[in-house]
Amino acid sequence: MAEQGDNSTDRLFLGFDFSTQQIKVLAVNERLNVVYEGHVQFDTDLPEFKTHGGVHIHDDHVTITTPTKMWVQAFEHLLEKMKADCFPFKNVVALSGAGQQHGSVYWKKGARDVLKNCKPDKSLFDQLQNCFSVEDSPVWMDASTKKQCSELEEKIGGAQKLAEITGSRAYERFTGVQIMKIFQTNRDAYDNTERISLVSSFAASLFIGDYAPIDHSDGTGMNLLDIWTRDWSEACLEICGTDLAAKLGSPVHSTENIGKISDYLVSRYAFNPDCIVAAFVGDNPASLAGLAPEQGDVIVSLGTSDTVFLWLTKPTPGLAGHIFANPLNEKDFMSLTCFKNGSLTRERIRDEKAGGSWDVFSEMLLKTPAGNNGNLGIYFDITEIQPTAVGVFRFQSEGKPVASFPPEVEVRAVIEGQFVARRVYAEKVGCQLGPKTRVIATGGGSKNKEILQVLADVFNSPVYVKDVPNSASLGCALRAKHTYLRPAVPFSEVAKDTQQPVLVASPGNWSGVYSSLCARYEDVERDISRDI
Ligand SMILES: Nc1ncnc2c1ncn2[C@@H]1O[C@H](COP(=O)(O)OP(=O)(O)O)[C@@H](O)[C@H]1O
Ligand SMILES: O=C(CO)[C@@H](O)[C@H](O)COP(=O)(O)O
Repeated sequence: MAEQGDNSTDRLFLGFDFSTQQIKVLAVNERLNVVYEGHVQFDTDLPEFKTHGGVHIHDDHVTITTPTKMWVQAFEHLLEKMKADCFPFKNVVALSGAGQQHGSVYWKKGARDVLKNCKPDKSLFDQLQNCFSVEDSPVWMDASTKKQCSELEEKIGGAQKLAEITGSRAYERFTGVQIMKIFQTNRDAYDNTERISLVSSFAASLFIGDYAPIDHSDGTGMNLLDIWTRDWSEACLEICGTDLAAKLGSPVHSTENIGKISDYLVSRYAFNPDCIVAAFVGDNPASLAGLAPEQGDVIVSLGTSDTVFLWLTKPTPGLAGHIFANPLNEKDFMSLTCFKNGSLTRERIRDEKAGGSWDVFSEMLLKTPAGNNGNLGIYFDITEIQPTAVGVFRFQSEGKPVASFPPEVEVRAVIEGQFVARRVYAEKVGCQLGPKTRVIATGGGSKNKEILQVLADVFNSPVYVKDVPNSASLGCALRAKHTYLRPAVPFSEVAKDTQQPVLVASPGNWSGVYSSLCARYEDVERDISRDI
């Protein structure tokens, strides 16, 4: 345990992140020093579930799920690791967490009683064996609900109308259409479900030993919540299933205290019985909290997914990107664009061209110039969100398609192709890059300085990172402290002592090169989307 001059009576705040590939935890003390970090990696720590990148890709290549019980097993595995590290659970006065967005969990009728009455001498995994009416949770990578998206948009009065109500047009990974698919294709399971949770509220349920509410920030990733009233849209609920309001429960603001830690966890891990749990939120909203951006900052998260997001006060929902409820301020919003082909695609190219080493990958990246001598690559290993396209497309400088690139060219092409797309879509949703713009990078990919240099060059803006292992977990630990002190202390006051982001890459003189690459990318994208 990484102690930093703390004494054992210090009050601690815990933040968890149930993300695509792992569960991460981080503890901070009163002074916001990080005093503990840990994680459980699904593929390697729990190989019995046979996931790849935390998921199962089904034979149709569009259905993508995670075994729900694996998350329960991983949760216990992490708490056992913490116990083995002598983590002082008794000092934790508040905790919160985040989950990968959009994924859903289906609790079977009767599951609430089981959850509330778990016996401390047995594992949760054993006791929750029969609690799920759907064993495999659809996750954010799923793209199997094209038909349901069309139905939802048509019945509500069009894509723009849906965006005006819920902040987004219909997206395949959004929870409303995932629920509709289960309602239409697996009616017995739907009828046998008493509660539907998001990954975030599911995780919170494991902590409080009861069904936890969905928070506004993650709720706005469902195409079911009205972004203006922050309550369920009756019209959307009716289209997606029957009796859905009861199955979802009432949504709450992200700073809500949702109850105390369960007796089960108190008995089993010696948690402080007075430890409070703050509502769990989506992982991107949690990162927003962890990075506490200044006005105008653009956040680029390079996790399993790549996302670009910003704090917004006056949103104009449209057909590109999403508007979510802001997790920190009840009146504000955040905009977000998400790309499915992020780290796992970069990893594939690293494995194929750089012998599986990020260091070699970075050395290769430095061997080619900005702009890659006009070579442009688009790598959609799985169906991308924007555009809806799949496949690998390579073009040399005159625009001629080619089947392969030399290894160094391929390495730069994947990074430039991804970052050019991130910039094009950020600008489409109203992000204005100017001389004062700061890009704040986070997620696993932000550990790589050479990759961040390309990000600075493509966005023509300086890139900053915060020296914390995981901004979503940190955001949740800070949010936990905020809820604990509420209403006395505003979030900005709670977060002011966290480390400020530091400059890691300044843009070179490549703005002309990348402006024209962005224009070329848009042309090529139009062509490949037409082919679908
Ligand atoms: N040095 C590095 N350079 C580029 N990518 C990295 C590096 N280290 C880790 N990663 C990538 O980070 C990803 C995990 O990022 P993370 O933000 O933890 O994801 P998630 O929160 O979705 O689980 C891995 O898939 C890995 O490829
Ligand atoms: O779908 C989205 C956001 O809309 C994804 O960003 C998920 O929230 C997964 O997050 P990571 O595990 O990649 O952080």
